[in-house]
Amino acid sequence: MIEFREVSFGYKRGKPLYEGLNLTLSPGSIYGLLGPNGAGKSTLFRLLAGLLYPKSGSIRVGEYMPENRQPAFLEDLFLVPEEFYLPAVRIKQFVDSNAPFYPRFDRAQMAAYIREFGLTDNQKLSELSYGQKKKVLIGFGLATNTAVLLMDEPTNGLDIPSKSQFRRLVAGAVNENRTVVISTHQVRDLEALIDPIVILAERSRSHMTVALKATVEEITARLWFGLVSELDKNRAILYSERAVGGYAIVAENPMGEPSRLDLERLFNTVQAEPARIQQLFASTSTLASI
Ligand SMILES: Nc1ncnc2c1ncn2[C@@H]1O[C@H](COP(=O)(O)OP(=O)(O)OP(=O)(O)O)[C@@H](O)[C@H]1O
Repeated sequence: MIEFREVSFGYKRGKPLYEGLNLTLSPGSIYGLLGPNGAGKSTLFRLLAGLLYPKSGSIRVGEYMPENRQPAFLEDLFLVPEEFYLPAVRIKQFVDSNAPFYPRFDRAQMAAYIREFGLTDNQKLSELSYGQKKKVLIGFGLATNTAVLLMDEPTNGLDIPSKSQFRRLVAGAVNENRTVVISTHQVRDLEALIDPIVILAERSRSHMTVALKATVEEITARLWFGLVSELDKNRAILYSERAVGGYAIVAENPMGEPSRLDLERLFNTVQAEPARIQQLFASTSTLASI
């Protein structure tokens, strides 16, 4: 279980990024972390990995506090960062030198990922493209079998076939003991993979908050996504945009009408109406206390 309790953090004095942030994440799921540029997704990952410390409040990952950076904690969490540096060594050497830090690292699993991504052990990391390097890191992260796997914008730089490969590999590497959190702007790439969805939005001009944390089922129970020819004033429409033949809307769903979640429109709705979204989801059991 991952728990942020009343966490405050800011890089600069007097300019908080988070204030009193609460968020609980349970094992067995692939969470999607969405938020506008600068919302603090990478910062949240760095706090979770113990690379930054909260100014106040507490963060717990299982029985550990990341800021203590205990070896038993560090060997059970892996972060695939958005920007990274890899040494000029062959893939095999990279695996040989880093795998020992992760007791559950599975070499056969890593070898299968390398093969699947069309790479070979003998290739030098410095001679790979950005997307190929990213594949090595993603494969390594999956093969660590850590209890917590954080991936910051993992599909950036991946070509189209690799994105579906990525979805398949991640889906195959999650189990009831593992918590995977993926931050992304590429919602179309990951629509079929991430559930629950966590969305950060600006609460007031001063800081960011978790405006939504809900499963896809909870979202479609409360919101209706669809196309209408006209904007009906009797319907509680939270978001609309022009589309071929009318409007694509996101509306409140008091009758629980079925519809298909559109993550991009959900994201826009949450940014436009964070307070209403918080109210609408206030009764879900998985609500992030805000
Ligand atoms: N090392 C740093 N020093 C000072 N401010 C920083 C630092 N890193 C990030 N910030 C600021 O903190 C805020 C959150 O940054 P962060 O990178 O966590 O956002 P993000 O949600 O990951 O953004 P993006 O979607 O653009 O990747 C931004 O306003 C950013 O300018």
